[in-house]
Amino acid sequence: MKYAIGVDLGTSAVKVLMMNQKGEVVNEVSKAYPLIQEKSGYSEQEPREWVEKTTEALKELVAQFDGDVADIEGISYSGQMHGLVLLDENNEVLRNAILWNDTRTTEQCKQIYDIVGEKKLLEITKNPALEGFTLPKILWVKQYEPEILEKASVFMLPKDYLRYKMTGQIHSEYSDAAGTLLLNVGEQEWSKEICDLVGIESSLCPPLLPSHGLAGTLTPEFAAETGLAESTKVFAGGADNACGAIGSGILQDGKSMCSIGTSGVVLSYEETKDRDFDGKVHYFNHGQEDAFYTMGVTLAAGYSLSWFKDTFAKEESFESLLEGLGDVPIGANGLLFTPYLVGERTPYADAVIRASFIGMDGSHDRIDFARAVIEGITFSLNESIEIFRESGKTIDTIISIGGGAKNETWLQIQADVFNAKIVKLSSEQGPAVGATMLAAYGCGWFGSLQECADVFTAEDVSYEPIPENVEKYKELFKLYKDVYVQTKGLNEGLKKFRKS
Ligand SMILES: Nc1ncnc2c1ncn2[C@@H]1O[C@H](COP(=O)(O)OP(=O)(O)O)[C@@H](O)[C@H]1O
Ligand SMILES: O=C(CO)[C@@H](O)[C@H](O)COP(=O)(O)O
Repeated sequence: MKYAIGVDLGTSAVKVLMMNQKGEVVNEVSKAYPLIQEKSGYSEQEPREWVEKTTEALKELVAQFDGDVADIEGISYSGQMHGLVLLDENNEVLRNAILWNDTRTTEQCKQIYDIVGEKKLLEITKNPALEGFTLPKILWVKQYEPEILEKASVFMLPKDYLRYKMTGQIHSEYSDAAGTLLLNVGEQEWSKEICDLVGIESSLCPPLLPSHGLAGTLTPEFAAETGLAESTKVFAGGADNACGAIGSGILQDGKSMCSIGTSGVVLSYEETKDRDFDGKVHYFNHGQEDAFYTMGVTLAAGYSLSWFKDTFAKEESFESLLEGLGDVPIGANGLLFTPYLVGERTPYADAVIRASFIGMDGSHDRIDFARAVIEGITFSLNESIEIFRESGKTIDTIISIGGGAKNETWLQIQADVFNAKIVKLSSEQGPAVGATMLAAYGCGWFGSLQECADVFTAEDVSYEPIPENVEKYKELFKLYKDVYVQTKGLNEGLKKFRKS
């Protein structure tokens, strides 16, 4: 029996997953790391920490494996998207990575529109200039830390840097490159035109592979440290949402997924590169060859719940925090939450907006707040679903993955708010499963990712929308949408009082 490993380099933790050729999970290990948030709007991590925690996790995975390590044939990756890692000419890290949920770059987004033009940017990259994407981060470093950009010889995305440390080879791949605003998404090549216009060297962009492309094998040092064989094949991998889609079997038109990790994503498969959403949702290359996906993003989805837990119930587990969630009536006894803890992306690209609890009452308990947080996150994701439906897409079944799919009541809330059937798979680790599938496909175990999905993914349970609940949520959703409108001006006024 042969084995493959998927490494999911998430925002809250790295998860390593081993599966066998029959698609059975053999073991999984997870190691957490923190966010560095020095100022309001800033979000960074140390790339060294990703490598250390992945090494520890793989070492543990191998130590617990009772087969022959030479049978672990392939490894691949799923990575948090957009994060900027800059390397000097000796391939040493020049500064902390600036992450996808860092919104310091509003000024640089405006510069991109002024220089490139909104229309051309959309034509080439299929996406608008958003604070979270990589190019605005490069321009921020150019403007505020010019001595660092001068020393940079290449930029990398988070999982690409990890792969480099494991193989000694520098690459990126299409699905993650799509989130940089430097890729010509339709042509699948770096856009020299955009590099020239914004004044960055195109040599900063790493060579590109397809997601299942072979990037190399493990370095002798990495193999020795983890106990893996040097001959283990390492495949490029994909953006976490592309991998989440692969791991959920979103490999054909008409399939949709909701992922609640640190961020929240509603994603839909696209067969072609030319559907027009006018930049309202992201349009990226899939990890499946020559395919695409569109998605809307809530910046602080699972993060809103983990912020709430860390602030008000630090010592407790999510299970204990959410005990009794299903006993609180729809609408959390009159409490509404908007999850704008770090600003928002879809449908409002707004770095200034912040979260609110509306309707606090002396009778509210902690569990009412927890229910309001969960409902607010779900309403926010529903705004992306609304965009898809308004564009003519039918969304009646959604695969739900990520940490948020661990709670049954939340899954029913998703069904009722989205007014769609929610399917939970046997593993909620969609991105890690997708990464493992890329290794399995890369190793030649299957003729296509779809054939692999038929073996590696299985439905566990499904949740149908309850008509009476759907009606109540429709009424609440209208109120929820009004909170953004009503609090936008207040947050602009409060901005100068934030941590800076
Ligand atoms: N038992 C649980 N019930 C509900 N939500 C949970 C539970 N465990 C974790 N979560 C949510 O899942 C999030 C982490 O999901 P995960 O997919 O691991 O994130 P990431 O890939 O961003 O690291 C947490 O922020 C938390 O909100
Ligand atoms: O910015 C995006 C997508 O555009 C995020 O979805 C990141 O890719 C981080 O994902 P998680 O850590 O929440 O899975």
